[in-house]
Amino acid sequence: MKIELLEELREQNPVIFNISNFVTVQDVANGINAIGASPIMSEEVLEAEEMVKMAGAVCLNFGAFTQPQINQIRTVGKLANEFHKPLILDPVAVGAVKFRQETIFGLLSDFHPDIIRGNAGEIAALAELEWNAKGIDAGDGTGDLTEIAVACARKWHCIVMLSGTIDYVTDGQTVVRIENGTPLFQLHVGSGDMVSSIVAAFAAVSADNLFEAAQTGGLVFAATGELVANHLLDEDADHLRPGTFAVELMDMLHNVTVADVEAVAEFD
Ligand SMILES: Nc1ncnc2c1ncn2[C@@H]1O[C@H](COP(=O)(O)OP(=O)(O)O)[C@@H](O)[C@H]1O
Ligand SMILES: Cc1ncsc1CCOP(=O)(O)O
Ligand SMILES: [Mg+2]
Repeated sequence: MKIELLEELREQNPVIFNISNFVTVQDVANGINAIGASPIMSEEVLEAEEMVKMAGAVCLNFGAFTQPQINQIRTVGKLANEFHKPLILDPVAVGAVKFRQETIFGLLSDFHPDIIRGNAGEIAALAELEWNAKGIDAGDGTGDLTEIAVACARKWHCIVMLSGTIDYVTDGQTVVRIENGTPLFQLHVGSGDMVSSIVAAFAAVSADNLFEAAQTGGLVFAATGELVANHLLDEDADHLRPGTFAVELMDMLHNVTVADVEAVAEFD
């Protein structure tokens, strides 16, 4: 794990091109900005090539796409591969909605993601393993999460981050478990979308080691949330405050240091 990538990210301030969703676009843009990268969003296929060329990494989020957008997403994915830009995929609700499943499986034959980040329901669906996904949430199942993450990585020949209480990051051979985080993340819609785009920001400054980028991005985000939650629960242990959490998470993404992350980091 190379937590110092956080400093490289802030020095380089890479452009991160996102196909986002209308629900969480502001969180994603501000999360990327706060951590020290530079977000740009677009829904226009005619500017896809310029966008991909200027970007250090590309994040495709499937939160709320429409039929006409699929062509743009396909074009962006192919361009990212062509120009060797790290491509991160967030397959929102792919385990819960058939249309998404058909669309995403189709697109995966047109381009190759370098990193897939999703919750258990999403990663199990892409691995074609049994799980009861629930809307945008992980849902429930009895499968082994390590095995599900590894199966997905092997099936799509990429790095997978299966997030949740524990984040499992794997290249299909080695599995790193990140134990940081807070249940408050689940009370803020957009936490998953933010971590996917922040992983993309780390990928932009670690293109030669995307496994490390995914681990570090996941750890920095989870540890930052944990630091915020610790501070909020110190103030009032009896009340969870998801609104305050979201605001303070943005502040802390901007201010968190390598030493802060190191002080709480728990992974193996
Ligand atoms: N119960 C939890 N405890 C600690 N961290 C969590 C918990 N649930 C989610 N997270 C963290 O929240 C972030 C978003 O993950 P997740 O909730 O799985 O994504 P999504 O919003 O796409 O379902 C990740 O950084 C993950 O580590
Ligand atoms: C509520 C909702 N509906 C479509 S996309 C979306 C946001 C999903 O965000 P996340 O996966 O980060 O919780
Ligand atoms: Mg999600």
